[in-house]
Amino acid sequence: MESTDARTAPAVIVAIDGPSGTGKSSTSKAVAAQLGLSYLDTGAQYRAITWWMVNNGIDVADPSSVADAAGKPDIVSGTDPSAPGITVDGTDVAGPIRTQEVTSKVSAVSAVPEVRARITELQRSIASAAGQGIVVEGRDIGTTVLPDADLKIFLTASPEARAARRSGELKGADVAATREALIKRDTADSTRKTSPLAKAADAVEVDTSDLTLQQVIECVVTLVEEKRAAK
Ligand SMILES: Nc1ncnc2c1ncn2[C@@H]1O[C@H](COP(=O)(O)OP(=O)(O)O)[C@@H](O)[C@H]1O
Ligand SMILES: Nc1ccn([C@@H]2O[C@H](COP(=O)(O)OP(=O)(O)O)[C@@H](O)[C@H]2O)c(=O)n1
Repeated sequence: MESTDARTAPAVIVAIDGPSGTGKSSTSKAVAAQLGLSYLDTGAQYRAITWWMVNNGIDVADPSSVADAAGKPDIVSGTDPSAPGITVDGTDVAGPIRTQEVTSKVSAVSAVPEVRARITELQRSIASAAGQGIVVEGRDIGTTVLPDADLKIFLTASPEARAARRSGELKGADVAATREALIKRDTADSTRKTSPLAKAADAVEVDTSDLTLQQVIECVVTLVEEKRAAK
């Protein structure tokens, strides 16, 4: 299908949610780039606030300490899908937010309601400022952050497929250990009280276990084109 001209197409808001390793980031970036939309990685924002907590000696196991500090860091997210970038108090943290330490602590920080309120507000203001529209990826975008999104996608994949993808990225990390860590984080994210990882009732579920990344991208691009055509 011919892509609609990004300059004349109506703005479209796309929410892509799902657990770790289902392909949210790769798919969202590619779809946004292909359709001339902005892109927001909300997981990077939760990682950035976690990085700040760790760097500032906040005990992330103590929700009240995390809540008290939640308003302090200034997080700025880039929205260009080819070079998103993220800074905290002016420092580029794109690399440091991907460490094992941040990954193991992010679920505890992101479960704190004050953290979610702060980051959700930031996400809504970024989405409303995106002129051509935006692809926003995360865990609660379709359910809580942007419940009126034009299109909601919920990506899934088997734990085996997700662990194999992630351990490939981590240069051959043990697949079994990666699988256990993923399942632990999914469980924490799905069972927290505030805005858990969940599929919105009106989301389209796509199981990516046996699809190539290119197939997933094509599927989502087609769904966005259909929504745009109907606007
Ligand atoms: N359908 C797919 N098939 C194979 N590998 C994939 C697929 N989708 C994503 N990947 C790879 O899996 C890894 C995790 O994808 P990513 O987009 O970061 O997932 P998420 O954002 O959901 O955690 C990346 O290395 C990516 O290239
Ligand atoms: N909308 C979101 C996005 C991420 N998160 C939290 O941020 C963590 C990191 O998200 P991520 O998208 O970078 O995770 P990966 O895809 O790298 O596994 C998740 O495990 C959640 O704890 C969240 O709570 N809500």
